[in-house]
Amino acid sequence: MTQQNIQALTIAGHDSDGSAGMPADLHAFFADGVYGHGILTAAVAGNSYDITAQQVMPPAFIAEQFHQLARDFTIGATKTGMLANDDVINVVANNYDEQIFGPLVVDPVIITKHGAMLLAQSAYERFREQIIPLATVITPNFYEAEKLAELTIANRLDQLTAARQLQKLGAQNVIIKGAHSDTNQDTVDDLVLLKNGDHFWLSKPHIKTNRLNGTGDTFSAIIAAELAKGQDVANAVRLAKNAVYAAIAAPLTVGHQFGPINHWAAQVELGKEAKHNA
Ligand SMILES: Nc1ncnc2c1ncn2[C@@H]1O[C@H](COP(=O)(O)OP(=O)(O)O)[C@@H](O)[C@H]1O
Ligand SMILES: Cc1ncc(COP(=O)(O)OP(=O)(O)O)c(N)n1
Repeated sequence: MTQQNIQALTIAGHDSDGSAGMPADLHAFFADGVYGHGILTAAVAGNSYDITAQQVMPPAFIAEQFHQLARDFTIGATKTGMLANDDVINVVANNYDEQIFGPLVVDPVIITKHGAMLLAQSAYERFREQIIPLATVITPNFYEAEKLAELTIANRLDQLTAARQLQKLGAQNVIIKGAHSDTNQDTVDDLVLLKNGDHFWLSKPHIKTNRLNGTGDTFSAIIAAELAKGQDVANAVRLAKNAVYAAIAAPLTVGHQFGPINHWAAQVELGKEAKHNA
């Protein structure tokens, strides 16, 4: 029997420590039963303590990766991660085509948990103009939402106002993740604003741990994987939230400081959900 091979694509940077960026996206695609392709935008040198160096890929090389994938594969959905600077944003915006690469989940990677800046501040405007309008779903954390919406977020109402602002900039569905709002919080409340204007909150207990590297990447990659399978946005986000929670709750002892999350635990959770929904 031939298996139906659903495919998704990540356009992202490689992180040498394996916890975040493209490695996390590909782990997440695998955990969700989707075959993963990757267009490399950049690479960072780092470990669980720090990121010490970055290299951005030449735009022509990024364009060539798009051309080669487009010639061969049937891709159901795509996500973006580290886009680094104006040149990368430009080449991604010029080469992404929804007809070929499916709906786009934009994870606006700006700063890592170690404090490394992965998007130049000078590129925020181009990101707003060229990337946000392509987004079927955008998944900023608090910090990223504040920067892109140019607002301060102090409470749930501000979170909703920022989400509406991102919709005005052209993103269809907006999720503003709540993990950074208050480190003493009991729950992590993510806001989901759908394209029809409805909104709801997804809430889970706040887990106190440093082993959170790759949460945002994994969350957005699972949303993309689920869209590739034909799932609607609201269900894709619910599944991603549950899977990331399971991956944080079962920590791995890899690295000494900002460790990775556990994609095997995410895989088990996604398997349970798939069985339940079958
Ligand atoms: N400490 C935590 N406890 C529970 N859930 C968390 C925690 N940190 C992040 N999450 C969840 O992980 C997902 C990714 O969010 P987040 O870590 O904010 O992304 P980013 O890596 O972009 O900052 C969200 O659903 C968020 O609610
Ligand atoms: C290449 C690369 N891309 C993204 C990240 C993100 O880092 P971090 O914020 O720590 O992780 P997420 O939880 O947002 O996935 C990275 N470190 N490297």
